[in-house]
Amino acid sequence: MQGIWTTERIRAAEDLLLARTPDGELMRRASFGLAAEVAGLLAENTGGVSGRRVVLLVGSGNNGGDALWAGAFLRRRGVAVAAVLLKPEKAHPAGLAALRRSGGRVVSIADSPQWIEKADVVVDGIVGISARGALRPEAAELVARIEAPVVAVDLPSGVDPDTGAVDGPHVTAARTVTFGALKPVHALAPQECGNVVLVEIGLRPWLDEPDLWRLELSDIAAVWPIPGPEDDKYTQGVVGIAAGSATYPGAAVLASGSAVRATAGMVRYAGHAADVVRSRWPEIVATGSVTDAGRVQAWVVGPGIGTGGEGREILRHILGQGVPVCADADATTIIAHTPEVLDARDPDTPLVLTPHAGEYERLMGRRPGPDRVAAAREAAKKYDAVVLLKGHCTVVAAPDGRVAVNTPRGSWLATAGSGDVLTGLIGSLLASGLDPWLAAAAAAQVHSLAGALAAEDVPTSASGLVDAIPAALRLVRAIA
Ligand SMILES: NC(=O)C1=CN([C@@H]2O[C@H](COP(=O)(O)OP(=O)(O)OC[C@H]3O[C@@H](n4cnc5c(N)ncnc54)[C@H](O)[C@@H]3O)[C@@H](O)[C@H]2O)[C@@H](O)CC1
Ligand SMILES: Nc1ncnc2c1ncn2[C@@H]1O[C@H](COP(=O)(O)OP(=O)(O)O)[C@@H](O)[C@H]1O
Ligand SMILES: [K+]
Repeated sequence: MQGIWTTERIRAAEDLLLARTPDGELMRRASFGLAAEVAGLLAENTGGVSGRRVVLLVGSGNNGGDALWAGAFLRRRGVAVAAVLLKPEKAHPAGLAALRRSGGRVVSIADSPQWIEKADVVVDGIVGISARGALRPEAAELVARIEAPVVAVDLPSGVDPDTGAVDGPHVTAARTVTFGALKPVHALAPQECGNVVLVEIGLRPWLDEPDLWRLELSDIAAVWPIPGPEDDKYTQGVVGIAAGSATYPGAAVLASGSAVRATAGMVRYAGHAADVVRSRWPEIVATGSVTDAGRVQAWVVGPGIGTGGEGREILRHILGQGVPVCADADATTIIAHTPEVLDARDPDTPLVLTPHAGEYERLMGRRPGPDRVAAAREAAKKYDAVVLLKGHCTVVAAPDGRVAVNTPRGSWLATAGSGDVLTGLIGSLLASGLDPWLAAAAAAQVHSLAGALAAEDVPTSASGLVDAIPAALRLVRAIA
């Protein structure tokens, strides 16, 4: 698992490391790595490094210092470097001196447009982890002129370092070069960061438990249930699906199909779409009602069950079964409107809720807002449940405070029925006995991987996602 630390924690660790390192050493390490990445991008885009033009946008803090030092390193490789100082009187003195010594030039803001327009790469050293809010007007005006690819120093300026939120002018980078450790912006604002490159500066030993996690494919491979010689169809965990209706059988077909594809073992279906489910997935044991569904090790409940009395009774019955439950879609709305259904739940049985922003609002009485990690954590605490907050980046919070972020592979999952597929994946993992937070986080990753594989750069569908689950799992297992 990759750890991600908030800027407060990063700064505290940096202080400890700074106190034990010669003056300027950390910035030298950071900017040397930065310069190498800029040179790499120049070579990729223009076929060379020497003689290429790089413009540095330099703010008033150490982020600008990194950019200036990187400019000095790039001069050694024959790059023409021009620095635009947003606050000349506050530019990092040692960095500025180094750039000047190396033959880099400083251009005024008034002269900067012609330089920016001719640049092969622009380096964004406007602001780093001390940033607050969108770009200020002067910086925003310069950024609006950029046509060349941007390498962001530490993070794209104007994007909130701790939430990834954007609420005004900001930089959109082709590559972000960060130092020492990943920060939340790198997982939560993939669109703005571009490719994220981590340069080691020796910070890791000074950081303890991360604030957020990102699962790697090897983590998923390590926990995804694969049958062993002693297994039979029951021992791997049977998942029950309570979804769909006679009028709307689609949700039932998708959630059930996803569960069939996710793990071996057995899937039971209970509901009004039994005939349709059976005809699409003959391996599923389907009945008309949850009361005669047979034993399962986890339930998925909600997609397409409706939010009326019948849906409520289905949910109440399932919550009382003493097995882990993934409550999705209509089940979320039922819980929001009649929270007393949760009285049926044995407090020790795991519950996973999977709201999108609208369902979150019903559950919590307000939109998730810009800090989606905090929003998911609060809901997890309130409902004593794992909360998977859907969106471009999916955030998975456990009641004990653990949070995983799934950085998407495009936006292919924004297709009708895609949530039903995710639910089926989560249910299968819950039935296998996996920790519910890990189950939800692993399912979210496999979901987006299946989306990317199904799409292959053209739009796909929820059925396409179901069909791509085996390929996604093959890839996960190949990497392990
Ligand atoms: N502390 C360390 O040990 C290291 C720090 N490094 C760099 O230092 C950076 C942090 O430096 P600082 O703490 O000096 O602060 P920053 O460089 O992040 O920003 C400080 C200045 O930016 C201005 N600012 C804030 N929000 C702005 C906005 N929205 N638009 C325009 N300007 C804005 C503020 O007036 C403030 O003076 C890191 O991001 C990283 O790039 C690296 O050199 C690695 C080592
Ligand atoms: N723009 C997007 N980028 C990446 N993933 C997205 C995007 N929009 C939606 N998703 C994902 O697609 C799924 C949609 O689920 P949901 O809203 O329940 O849809 P449905 O009810 O149609 O099944 C969620 O997993 C969500 O995170
Ligand atoms: K920056």
